[in-house]
Amino acid sequence: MWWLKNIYAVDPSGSCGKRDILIREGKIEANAERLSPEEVAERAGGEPVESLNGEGKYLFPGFIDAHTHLREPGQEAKEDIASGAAAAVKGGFTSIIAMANTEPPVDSRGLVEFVRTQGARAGLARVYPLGTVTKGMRGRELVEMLDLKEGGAVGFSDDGHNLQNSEVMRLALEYAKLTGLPIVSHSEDENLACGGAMHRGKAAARLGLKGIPSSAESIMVARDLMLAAETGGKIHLAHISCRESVRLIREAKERGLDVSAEVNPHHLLFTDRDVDLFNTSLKVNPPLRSEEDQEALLTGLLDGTLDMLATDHAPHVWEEKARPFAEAPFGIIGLETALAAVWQRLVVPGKLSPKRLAEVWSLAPARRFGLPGGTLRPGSPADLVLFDPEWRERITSDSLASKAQNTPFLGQELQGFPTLVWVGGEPVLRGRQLCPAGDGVRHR
Ligand SMILES: NC(=O)N[C@@H](CC(=O)O)C(=O)O
Ligand SMILES: [Zn+2]
Repeated sequence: MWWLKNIYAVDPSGSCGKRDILIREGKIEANAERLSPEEVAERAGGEPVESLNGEGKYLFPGFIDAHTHLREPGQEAKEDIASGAAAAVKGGFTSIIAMANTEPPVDSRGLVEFVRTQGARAGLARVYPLGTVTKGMRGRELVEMLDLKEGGAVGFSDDGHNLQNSEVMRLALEYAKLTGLPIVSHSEDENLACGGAMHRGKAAARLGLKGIPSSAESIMVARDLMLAAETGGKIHLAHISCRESVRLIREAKERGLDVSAEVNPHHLLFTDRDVDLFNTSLKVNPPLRSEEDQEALLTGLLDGTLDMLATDHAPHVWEEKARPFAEAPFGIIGLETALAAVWQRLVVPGKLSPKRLAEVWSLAPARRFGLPGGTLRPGSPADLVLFDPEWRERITSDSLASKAQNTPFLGQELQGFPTLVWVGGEPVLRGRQLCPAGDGVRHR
């Protein structure tokens, strides 16, 4: 049993403040303002008690990342499920949702089960697969949604590609209702975006790069919202990057649509003005947009238009990212740096409260995808993060557990990291060292 004493607990499903917390048999046993040694001994029932002074630290429910690309099966040189899950717990994520754009794409029950099994075998973060929407991600024929759900899929997405055929999207929303799971949309008009390497604006003109207009996203957001309204289907909009999309989602929510949306930390922390030709780790899709877009995204995240933060962790091998900017693949890794960077640049300056942080990165994804977590209530699973706001770390190719290095923070020092992470009551990160379960059966 663990006894966390006098720790600042941030409970997005309740209140925040100094607490004593007990962890026992995989669950939160108690959460109280103060516990006496007698009470603790009684609760332990003879079990040894590991006590920890939480002074100066925060306790969060484990962070849940709704958008990670783990690349297994098929592209294990970029990342595999074990390396991605290791990166996750180093960054404070106790659960991650794995995107389905692997090779082959996760379009069958067997592949959904494979991803889950590999996740369980790694014994680190809980790994929840998405299935694709269409067979082979070819955009034509729908997958067997109920079958994939039985295999453990928590939603459906052809992310990486937009569903260009509106009738296929309409049918997907209609059929997904039978499963109760959301369709995760990568909303992008591929004709408008075609050949672009960054946001269409002054910065792109200056660098001589072809731009991707904001309308490439917002046109498809508008379409997806119309189809969600028509079908009553459940939709989650991935990586929202521009002002117009935020406005459309706000309106849709006012009309009561079953819509949720995410924003990625890089869209809150960088703009197209940060892009330079020699830093392909800032090449991402959708692209980093203007300052006005960035402002609208933060406003949207604070007023609830945007429900959650998600990394869109997109690992690539160095050789691909070493190509000229126009030819390098899109994607930024985020699992190991996102929390520290958001903490430093948004929480410390007071733009985002610790409670809102836990709402948008733990509670909201748990609720939307029907996952355990997002709370510090007694009885809930002990997926927890002890966060040290003073811990500093330089991000280097050696420090990263991810196989990839395509992060704009490479070489930089960040402050604010998890120093102890539990999944199901078992520590998976201690100090800053990983401690996987080994037996691989823990989070089945
Ligand atoms: N976001 C990206 O820039 N890349 C993602 C695809 C995606 O999420 O659209 C990838 O799979 O590499
Ligand atoms: Zn995408």
